[in-house]
Amino acid sequence: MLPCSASTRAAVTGAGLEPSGRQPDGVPFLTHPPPTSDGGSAVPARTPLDDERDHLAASRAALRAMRSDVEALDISDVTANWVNAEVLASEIAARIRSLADLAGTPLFFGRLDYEESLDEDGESGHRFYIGRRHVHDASGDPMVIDWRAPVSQPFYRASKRDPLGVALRRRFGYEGGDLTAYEDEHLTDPAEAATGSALLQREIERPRVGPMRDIVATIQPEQDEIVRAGLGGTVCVQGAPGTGKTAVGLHRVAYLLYTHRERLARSGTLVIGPNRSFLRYIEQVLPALGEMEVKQATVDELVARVEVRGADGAEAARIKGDARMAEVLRRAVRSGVRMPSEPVMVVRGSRRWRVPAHELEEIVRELASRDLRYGSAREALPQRVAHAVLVRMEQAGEAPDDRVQNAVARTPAVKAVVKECWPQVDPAKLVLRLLSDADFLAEQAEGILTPDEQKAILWERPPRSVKSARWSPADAVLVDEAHDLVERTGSLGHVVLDEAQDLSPMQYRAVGRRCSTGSATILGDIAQGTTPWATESWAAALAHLGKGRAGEAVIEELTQGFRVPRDVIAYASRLLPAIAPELNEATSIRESAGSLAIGRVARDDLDEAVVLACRTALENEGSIGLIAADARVPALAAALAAGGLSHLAPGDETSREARLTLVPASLAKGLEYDHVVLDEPAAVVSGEPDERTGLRRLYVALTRAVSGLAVVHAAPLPGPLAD
Ligand SMILES: Nc1ncnc2c1ncn2[C@@H]1O[C@H](COP(=O)(O)OP(=O)(O)OP(=O)(O)O)[C@@H](O)[C@H]1O
Repeated sequence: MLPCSASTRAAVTGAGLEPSGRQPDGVPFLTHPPPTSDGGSAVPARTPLDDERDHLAASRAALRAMRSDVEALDISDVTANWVNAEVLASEIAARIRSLADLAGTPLFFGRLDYEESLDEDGESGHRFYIGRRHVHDASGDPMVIDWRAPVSQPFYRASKRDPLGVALRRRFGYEGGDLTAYEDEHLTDPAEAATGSALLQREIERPRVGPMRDIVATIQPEQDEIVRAGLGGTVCVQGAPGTGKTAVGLHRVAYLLYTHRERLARSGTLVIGPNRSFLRYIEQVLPALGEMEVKQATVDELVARVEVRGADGAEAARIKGDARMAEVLRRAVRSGVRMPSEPVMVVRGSRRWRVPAHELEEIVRELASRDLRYGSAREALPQRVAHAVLVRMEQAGEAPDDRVQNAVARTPAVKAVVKECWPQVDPAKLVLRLLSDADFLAEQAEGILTPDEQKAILWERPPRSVKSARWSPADAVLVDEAHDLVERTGSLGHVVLDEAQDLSPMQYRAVGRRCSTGSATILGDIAQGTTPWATESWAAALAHLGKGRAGEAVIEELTQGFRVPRDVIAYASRLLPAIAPELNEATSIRESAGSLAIGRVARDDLDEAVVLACRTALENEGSIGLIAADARVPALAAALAAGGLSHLAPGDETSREARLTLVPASLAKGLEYDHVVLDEPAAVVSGEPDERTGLRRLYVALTRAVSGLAVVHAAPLPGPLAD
């Protein structure tokens, strides 16, 4: 049972109520069937749940009224021109959309009764209903409070030890849009025994189908602290598989948008995930929380300034992703800066103005010494030279103004100085040269990369042009860095980076410059790092992100596992000493220990046995994930087809009809399935460039299961699992 500091008890008695749930520890939660339309002859006595349903109906009516009010707005008189009218109309349309009542979810999922103003019956005190959005009645009084409002916070944080003024916390169970149960905790009642929440337990245990859902009704205190952390600082979350990192990151964005709506509307927010199928899996969470405007991208998409058609070997990718490359690029970008060899002579009318070479040199040196982007310095140079000319004009008794300075800056003579001393840099061409021209690379990487490292990143056959080059993902990050050295990358207000452990230092820098004036939420698990350059420490990752200064970021840990059942996580955790010895085994707060089956078959029977395991898994409710080494996927796809089982690809939405997904191990990260069939663990390990990475990939695959895991293998199990 989920540890819960407050006690839980079913507080309702009366006709018509059915104790329909009995959790394994015996805690009942009370349910009431939804009202039927045909009525029936025996009218049951009213129950507290009936009152709650009335409040739900009244809240729905109030929301409809709020929507009608907006729909009825006539803007024809208030807008001065058509542009304003269009902007206002689109804002109104968005507002109307946001006021839609989602039939499948109730408007509220909880209630708080504050202590001070409770009346004698404890029934009608200072009471707030907590829901996904704010709803008010005709006189403006709140009927439902947005879960992100400060007044809602005690719903997530109050405990018996610290009730935060809350006398009663009520959680509602619901089916579709109907309230079907409730569960009370009397936080200030010393007689009430401490126990767990059966509704929360039911939510965690429910079979998974379809995309990821929000957890707004059941956010836990340790998660809530992260969700509501201020916008000013960066939060980095280490958490074992299934501890809710992704869920927390997404709810944090929703919270920040609510709390700093205008600021973030201007600066923007972004969620970064490991691949498109993961992003498809999570894409409905924020819209369900009423947030439609958050962008999502992979790191590769962020830096897509060149077309990626190639791939690096592990060693080349590791070097290209190393933070030392930033210095190599910095030098390379500035390598074309030259000191002027001649004075500049500007002709205006009948007069000639001369600035000597040594003075030009002083200007160039001064610009080079400043912390300016290369492009900004290049723009400043002609103005500085023109200024030197203007000083001379003034000394000669003229009174030139700004227009004269601009005109001088545009003269061919000054332009020639700029061309000679501060040539234009095309970032992609520069990186192309760096990776093609051994002498140029040697010059820029002198004292930074060893000769062997330089050799490892040079292209064997240099491409002719930026277009024809077979850029790798790591090359694209280099081009992005070079681009930023020339021209500052715009910063967003907040960035959420999920599965952050896999990024190279150069990728962290690419993400960091996109939130250089904003903040970030960094989510990950060191044990799930499956790139050869995966980070070993969050402090190092934060430093690469540019958030490593004292007080700029906090590192938090999530410890309660909501996904993986006890027996399965214990099995997967056997790998921890080999893959992340400093991390503790994850805990599981799921009631069921989960089913774990491990079967060995002859090599020739493997595919058939896997298909059979999928068939068996399909006898259960919920989604099924068949996870296999990438190289095994085509054979298994054929075996499934031969066995008459259709399957989906990761990111395709599962439904009650299509529940089996064939998942290459490389795409399993972040996803979850009720039942996982894992094909040949040894192949998952050997599919990676080194053993530790392979075992980490296996750890990811083993921790995708919500209810059960079946491992089918022909080869011996990898080391720690064989014991
Ligand atoms: N407070 C909660 N209440 C109910 N369900 C929760 C809660 N927190 C997390 N979950 C559920 O647990 C599952 C795992 O969550 P999530 O995917 O966010 O974990 P994660 O830490 O990102 O996992 P991984 O490391 O594998 O990427 C999801 O189904 C999520 O909805």
